[in-house]
Amino acid sequence: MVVPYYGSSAPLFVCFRSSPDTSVGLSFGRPFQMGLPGSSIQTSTSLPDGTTALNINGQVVQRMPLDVKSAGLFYCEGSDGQNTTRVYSLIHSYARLFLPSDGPGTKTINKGESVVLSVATVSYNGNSGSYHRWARIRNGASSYLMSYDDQSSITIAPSEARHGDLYAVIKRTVSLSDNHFGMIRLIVRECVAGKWNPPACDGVCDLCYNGGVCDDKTGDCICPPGFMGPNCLTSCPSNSFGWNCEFRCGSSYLISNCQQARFGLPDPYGISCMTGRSGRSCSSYCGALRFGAGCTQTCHCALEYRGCSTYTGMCNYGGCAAGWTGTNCQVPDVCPVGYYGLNCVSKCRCSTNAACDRHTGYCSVGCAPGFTCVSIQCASGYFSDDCSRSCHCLNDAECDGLTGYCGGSDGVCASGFQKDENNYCFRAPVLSQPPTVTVTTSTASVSWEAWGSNSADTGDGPVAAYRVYYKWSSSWILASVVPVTNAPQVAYSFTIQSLQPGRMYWFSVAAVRPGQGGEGPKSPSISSQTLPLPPPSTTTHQTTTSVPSPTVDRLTPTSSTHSAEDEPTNNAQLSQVGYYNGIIVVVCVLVVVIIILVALDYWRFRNLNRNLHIKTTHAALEMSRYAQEQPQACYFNSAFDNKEFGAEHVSLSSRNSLASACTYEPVGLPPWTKPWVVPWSNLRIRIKVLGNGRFGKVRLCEVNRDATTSKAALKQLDLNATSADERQLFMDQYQTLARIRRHPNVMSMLAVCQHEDVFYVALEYLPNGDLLSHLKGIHSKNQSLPVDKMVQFALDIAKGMEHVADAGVIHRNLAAKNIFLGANLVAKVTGFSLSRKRDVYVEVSENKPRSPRWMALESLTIDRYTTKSDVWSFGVLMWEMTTLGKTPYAGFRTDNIVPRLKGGYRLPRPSNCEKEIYEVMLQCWQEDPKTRPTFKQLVKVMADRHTDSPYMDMTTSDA
Ligand SMILES: Nc1ncnc2c1ncn2[C@@H]1O[C@H](COP(=O)(O)OP(=O)(O)OP(=O)(O)O)[C@@H](O)[C@H]1O
Repeated sequence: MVVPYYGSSAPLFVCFRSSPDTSVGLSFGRPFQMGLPGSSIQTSTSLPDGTTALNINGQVVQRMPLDVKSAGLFYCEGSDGQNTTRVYSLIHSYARLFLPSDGPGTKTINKGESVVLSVATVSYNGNSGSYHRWARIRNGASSYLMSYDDQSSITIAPSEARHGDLYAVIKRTVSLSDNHFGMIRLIVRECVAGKWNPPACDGVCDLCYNGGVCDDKTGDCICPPGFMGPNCLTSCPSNSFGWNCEFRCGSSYLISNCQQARFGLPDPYGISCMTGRSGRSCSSYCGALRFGAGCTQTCHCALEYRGCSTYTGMCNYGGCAAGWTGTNCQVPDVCPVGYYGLNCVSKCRCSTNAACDRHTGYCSVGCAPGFTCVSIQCASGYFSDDCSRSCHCLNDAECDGLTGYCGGSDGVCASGFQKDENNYCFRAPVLSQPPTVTVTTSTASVSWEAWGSNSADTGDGPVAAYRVYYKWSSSWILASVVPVTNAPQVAYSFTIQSLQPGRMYWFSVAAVRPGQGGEGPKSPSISSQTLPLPPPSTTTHQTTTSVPSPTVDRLTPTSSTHSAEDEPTNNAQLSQVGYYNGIIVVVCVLVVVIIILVALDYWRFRNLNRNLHIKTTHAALEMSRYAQEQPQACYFNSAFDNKEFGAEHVSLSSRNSLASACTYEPVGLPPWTKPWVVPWSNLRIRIKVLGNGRFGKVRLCEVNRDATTSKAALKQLDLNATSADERQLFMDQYQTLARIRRHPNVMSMLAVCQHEDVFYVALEYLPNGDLLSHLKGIHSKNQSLPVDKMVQFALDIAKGMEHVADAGVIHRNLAAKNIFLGANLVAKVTGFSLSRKRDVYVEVSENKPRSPRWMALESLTIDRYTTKSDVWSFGVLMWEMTTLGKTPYAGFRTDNIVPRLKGGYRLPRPSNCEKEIYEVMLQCWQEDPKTRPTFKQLVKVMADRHTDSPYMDMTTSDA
């Protein structure tokens, strides 16, 4: 890739080695001599004198002199010894009087097409271009095309168009030996549009989106700078480019500004601007409804007046215009003839060039001669040549007839199935039968039938290998991986060596399909004891008849098979009995321990409620002293009826004792607790444990405040048993909650109290648990969440978060698990343990607490958190709701999330999710935080949707 500059700075020529060719050797030069003998332009084919080669950040940079010698056509060539790729760049002299009028200097056409070449006149030193004369430089030989004299725009007929021709425009009064000419390089694909593989040109190109060009030699797409992927469907993060968007522009990078650089890519792509820019110097912005490299692409948005991102083509607001789908609305509802699938990137070759089925690729008219295609219409739910394979798509949607891809459910698999690298939804293959085993003293020959031989075998092939396991204790050992060759066998075997004589072994085999998660469960196991060593012949009391006569012992599975997880022992039956006895003893001991623990726990909490009478503890003495010295430390002063409430705890009547009941030293309560402090006697702790939190059990309790009694969830922190850091963490989140103050959609704090070195926080009791469990509960009952209910939840949460944001708090952990449901399933935001009171928070801690699957891109990459990063998490939370509690990016390892997000990937639209709702999610996942909606806007959107507004308008976006 070449990025040249010209003008006031020395031309800079950078060649980036994009993956996978990061280690190819590079060479630079000019393809042919440009100037004529005696001209001011050097006639050599090497780089101009005075060029310096620099190695900056591993990239080779050629700095050419700021001189007319540096004008012309240059190349950079990468070679690994076998394959060579060349990219070209044009560098115009600063003295040029003409420049290409509509781009940075190349024109690509298909075989059989004509092309229009245009130049604009520019001035230099008071001279301006006029009296045009066109010259064609073919393989270094120039000829003047005088019939085009004085034309700024010429049309080259197909018969004249030759790949690699360089057209130069000079002022008639000067010649090519001067440096005043402008240049355009012509690139002619060797096949007609959409085809590759010259000269036959019988290959169908991959469908290239967003301005990508099909390579006529390979059929692959060459993507414009700013897009990547096999079909150029993925937009790069802003200001990045390269095969995998791996290079960036910016002040600390080699290229300081992507928007003014010109990028050369291999032919037939040529030279272009970065996406979002156009013009010969790549400094013009795209006009309305245009985007992409050179602004050649058209936006297809429902709200046309809102336009789309000039970089990505994604609609600024609202969804796609009718007839278009895809992340940036470039995928047509009706695929071009010859393509099918979700993004129309699968190919079909039907006879008479007919279109095939959008989802399955089925050619109703049969296949084109010489091509295979989906020519059988499988019954719904099946695919493959003989319709023998099942689709496994969500809601039994249609799948691709060749690959099984769930096109009808946007790629979403049925529950219990996972995707392989071809996006086929599969369950790992299961061998239903145990292997058979033949043993000697030290070997075991394990044999099994191929997966699928038995009708009880389940799961999905193809099986690529079998893994043979054995064990003599509880852990399985992998003995071998037996690959399945091109000609699969009906049965397999493997001999395990070096076994111990006379030892009981268990054997099992697992079938493995290619890719991650492809290994099926182990088959039922079979046990077999290796033969004992024959007694030494010198032993006098040995009798040959006492030794089993055969040297091998063949076992039948029926007599000794086990589930693969059966626990073996070292020896035979007797020791197994001992083993099971052992288990029984261990279980009994465990049961007794559990009973004792439960009893202790019960006893402790009964005492907790009673032992306030006993004022002899150190803490109690401390407390009394503190109360005398600082009676004002008890912040609570409202009346309470200790007979009706708290009678179980203690009888208190004096102010001092009231004070002492609610305030304990030496730790003391921080000032922020002041409005919430209640005396200990105002809490009635119930035995019922609501759940287990990070700091211990959360118990049901009743709080008496202001003459009202409320149910509460009581969280507690043992101040002596926790570290300073943990105490801080616990306190911080409730201090944050105190700061946020009450809102119907934020879990409220009812009271705090300290008693016997335990700090208690009573929270509003929310009887319906957390939202994640609620969603999973719906899923487990095979029910669905009505859209209105989902929108109601989203509205509640958005309102709560609007309030949180208004209080200046960044939540940092917004997820369904941190939403609790009150009476009537009102959703309330909670889980403020990571929250911060700042406009922008940059995490500096080494041990960052993280939920990466919910985090915004900038939080993941530069640890930056804002309310807009909470908005991203809100989008993920909406996705959790529409999937009924699925784990986001479940198919990715955590460390793969960032690269995928950077590459433009976003959680897919769940099949049952309305387009408008998904659009809201996509808005929340905009890479640029400024373009994400605010919570205020989200409240409006949800409220509108809730009252059945016809579409979700997300009016203005703030900065
Ligand atoms: N307000 C409440 N109403 C009812 N049950 C609750 C409430 N708060 C907590 N619980 C129960 O206690 C369990 C643990 O609570 P929670 O998840 O808040 O603890 P945690 O892990 O300490 O959270 P955090 O670190 O966010 O404070 C919950 O799963 C739930 O069952």
